[in-house]
Amino acid sequence: MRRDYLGFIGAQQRLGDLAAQRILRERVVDVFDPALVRALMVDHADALVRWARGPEVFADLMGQSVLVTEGATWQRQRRMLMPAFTPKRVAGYAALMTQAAVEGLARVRPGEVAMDALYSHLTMDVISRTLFSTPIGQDTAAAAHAVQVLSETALGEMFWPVTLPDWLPLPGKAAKRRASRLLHGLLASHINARADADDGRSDLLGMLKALRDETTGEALSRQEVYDQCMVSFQAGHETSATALLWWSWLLATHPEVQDRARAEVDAMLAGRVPTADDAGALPYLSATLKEAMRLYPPVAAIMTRRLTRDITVGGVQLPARTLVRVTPWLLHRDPRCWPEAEAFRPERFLPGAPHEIPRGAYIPFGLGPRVCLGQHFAVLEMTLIAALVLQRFHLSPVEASPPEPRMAVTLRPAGGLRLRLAARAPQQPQP
Ligand code: HEM
Repeated sequence: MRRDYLGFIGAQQRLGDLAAQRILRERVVDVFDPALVRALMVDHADALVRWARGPEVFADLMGQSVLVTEGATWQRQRRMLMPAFTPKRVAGYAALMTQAAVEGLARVRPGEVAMDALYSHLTMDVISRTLFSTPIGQDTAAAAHAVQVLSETALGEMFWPVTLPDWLPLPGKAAKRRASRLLHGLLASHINARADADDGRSDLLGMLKALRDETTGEALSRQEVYDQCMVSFQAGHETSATALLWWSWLLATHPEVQDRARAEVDAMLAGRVPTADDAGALPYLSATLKEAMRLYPPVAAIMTRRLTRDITVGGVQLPARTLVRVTPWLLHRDPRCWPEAEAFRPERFLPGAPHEIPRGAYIPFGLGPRVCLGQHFAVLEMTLIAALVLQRFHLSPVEASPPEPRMAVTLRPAGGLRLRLAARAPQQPQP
């Protein structure tokens, strides 16, 4: 099941839009219809808690962060964190994002390029600068490797009924311990250096320290600040890097789409570095990114919840304690919702597109109250990086066959992705 998890869930689709099965002693229901997904995740959101295996596997890294907590604690944390992630606040990070990308792309040697390493570096640098006002520097390769190790071991451990302690001499545990130590060391060095300072900085760490609950006036505890930083670091770069990887592959193999996106970027920017306002005014480029996340959603599966009480969805009663699974990979490729579902057609996402997208059919950032907190951040970051890439390079494939999608925590191309990057002549910015 772990080896072909998406295929395994897809096979349940023939049982209907609500497919029930027993796995060990658990009753598990897959929800395949977009309207039912909405009914579950939005209308019955108060009857859901996260499936505990995710947080259990990542316990050491996720702490008591907003990704993990439930009930009143989650509500308080989410309420406090929202102002740090509004489109307006996030727009304030655009300059830090483009600085990281411009510097990173300037180091790329045209020719065959390992795109995973490139995007891991860029997105990690973006999150490091926005969290701590500090470039990631030399730490990237080791940190990116640590994130990969954790992502790989995590998916394996999620299929065990319990997490065996990390100190046990089991395969993979030593690598997990090393990776976890490395990430804690990296973050702690930044956070501890500013532990007592009321530095008034406008980076995310400064903002987290300054947040006050509007009802109680309380600040986040020191541990909560640490945990939210760790989650932003973890959740905030691998997902965006993965989305950019698949986007690059799709543009490299659809040169007409690449040319059109680049023409839009050139017409809008005339060679200058994009701002947050520019990013909101590149509809075709945005559509290419949305379509890439449709075909290859970074969080492709394991949006799993446990019911805390009986509910009725689509006329079917689901008893308390049932595990319900929502799988973006399958919703995003359902031919009932998407004409030519397997084809890369960015036009679907252009304003005025003829075919309306059913609500609940497109959920790369999840849906309901636990929708991705960082989605505006991610969209801005990806649009800016994508525009900068197209300004500087032509992308073409090295291999003719598409990379195999492989589920870790995010959906990565198995064996990585190499593309050929040809440098463009620099454009002269218009006065
Ligand atoms: C392309 C990039 C991204 C994608 C596709 C993505 C996707 C998601 C998805 C699907 C969820 C919901 C999971 C579920 O319902 O079980 C989620 C939650 C979350 N994401 Fe993202 N994410 C991205 C980037 C980011 C960034 C940049 C940040 C922070 C800087 C972030 C922070 C979070 C947090 C904190 C949650 C938990 C929210 C809660 O439970 O209340 N994500 N993300």
